[in-house]
Amino acid sequence: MASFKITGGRKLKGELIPQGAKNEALQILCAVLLTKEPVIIHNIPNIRDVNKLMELLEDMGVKRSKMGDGVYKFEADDVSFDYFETQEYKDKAAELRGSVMLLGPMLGRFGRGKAPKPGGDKIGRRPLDTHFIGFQKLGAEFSYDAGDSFYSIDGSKMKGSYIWMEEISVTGTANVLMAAVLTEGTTTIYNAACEPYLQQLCKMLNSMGAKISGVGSNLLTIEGVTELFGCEHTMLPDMIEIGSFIGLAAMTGSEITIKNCRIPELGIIPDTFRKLGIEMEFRGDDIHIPAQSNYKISTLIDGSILTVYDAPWPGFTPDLISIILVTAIQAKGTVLIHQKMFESRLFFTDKLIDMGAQIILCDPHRATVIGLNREYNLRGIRMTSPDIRAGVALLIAALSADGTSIIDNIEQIDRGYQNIDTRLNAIGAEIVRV
Ligand SMILES: CC(=O)N[C@H]1[C@@H](OP(=O)(O)OP(=O)(O)OC[C@H]2O[C@@H](n3ccc(=O)[nH]c3=O)[C@H](O)[C@@H]2O)O[C@H](CO)[C@@H](O)[C@@H]1O
Ligand SMILES: C=C(OP(=O)(O)O)C(=O)O
Repeated sequence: MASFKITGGRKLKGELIPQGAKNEALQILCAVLLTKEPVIIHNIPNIRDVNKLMELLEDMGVKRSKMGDGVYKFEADDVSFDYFETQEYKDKAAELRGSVMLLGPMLGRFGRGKAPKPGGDKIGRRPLDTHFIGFQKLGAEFSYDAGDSFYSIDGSKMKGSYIWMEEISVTGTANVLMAAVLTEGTTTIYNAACEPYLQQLCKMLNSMGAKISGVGSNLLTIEGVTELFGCEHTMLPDMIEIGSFIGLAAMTGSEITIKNCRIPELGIIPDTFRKLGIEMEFRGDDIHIPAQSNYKISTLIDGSILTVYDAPWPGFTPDLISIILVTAIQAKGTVLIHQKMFESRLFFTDKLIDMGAQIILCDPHRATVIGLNREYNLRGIRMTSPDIRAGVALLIAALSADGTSIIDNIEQIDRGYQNIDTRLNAIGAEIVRV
């Protein structure tokens, strides 16, 4: 288990370039299985989860060649189905959440699919029912081996159908969509998730020859086609990383410019940080955050306390709730943070309280942050990163704190943030990987 040793209190200054989006990459990489032709993907982040998924693809016979920095060509012309029965596949695929999205393409192209219960953050129950009910509505038959935590699906009799998704699930929508594009007939997915990750996936699939309409809405209509072709796709910058950098700049009182943000794709993320009083300027496609000595949380029009809560897109993404929470610690004022989707994602606040933050954890979903307005600083402590976003929230807290902090289990952070220590050190942070 690796750790970060952080010397807090340094002001950062400079430019940060966001990596390609982790959660988009996981969908897009699964989609390469849908064609035997070459697919070229640009802006692939060099992070643990994505590297593991690329390894898995290679293990199952997908040819991968590096064409440049973050650019790879994939060719799934000879996929080995035997591999899906191996213990190695079960173990490797169980390490990341994104592996579950291999099922949709397998069903669409080969009429059958197998996958273990996926990994990912332990942030509460993470049901997969939406995925399997969606496949069943297409006519697939599914069985679950509880002893082995292994799903097997027979999709040989799939036909386009009307699917009302039980939940607005990001990976669930991607999975059913990828099965439907190569399924005969018309499939309608209502109550679909429409995060930018999914919009990007739809654009990629359409460029491969799929017929998807309603992209960006919660109603997708898919006319099944018999074959998909090669394409070239570029990943969006990671909106969660961009949000994390905005929070980092505010908490550490630093002047940071985040380059090439694709601002129109960020939805309400910038405005949500502005509600905490954080100033930012859009300079072309860059976001400039000036060094701010103070920032004041706004209230609602009637003067009542601001609430920041997560919701499926175009609402505020749950993956930035931990970052908003930590950023509020040094603001002036009070905010109620409501993490509606996941029930175990706010427990890391006990570490922030140990550092000196004024936070009341009301229940597993809600925390009230009473901003310190920089009247005193957090103090460095030793802590463990429980999940990817809490890990980065703790890193931001540690960078703003007096003294030294140690964050253990940084593998969680490495799942989704590319060389975060090196990139932040380049603009003045002091983080040592130990
Ligand atoms: C690899 C990947 O892409 N992971 C993302 C994906 O996970 P993932 O696709 O696994 O998450 P889902 O969108 O399925 O659901 C997230 C959670 O919210 C709950 N839920 C969802 C919709 C709803 O209307 N009501 C509700 O309660 C679900 O039960 C689940 O616990 O989307 C999540 C929600 O944006 C993000 O946090 C994850 O980073
Ligand atoms: C929860 C997350 O990831 P995963 O779904 O891969 O666990 C995340 O990216 O914040």
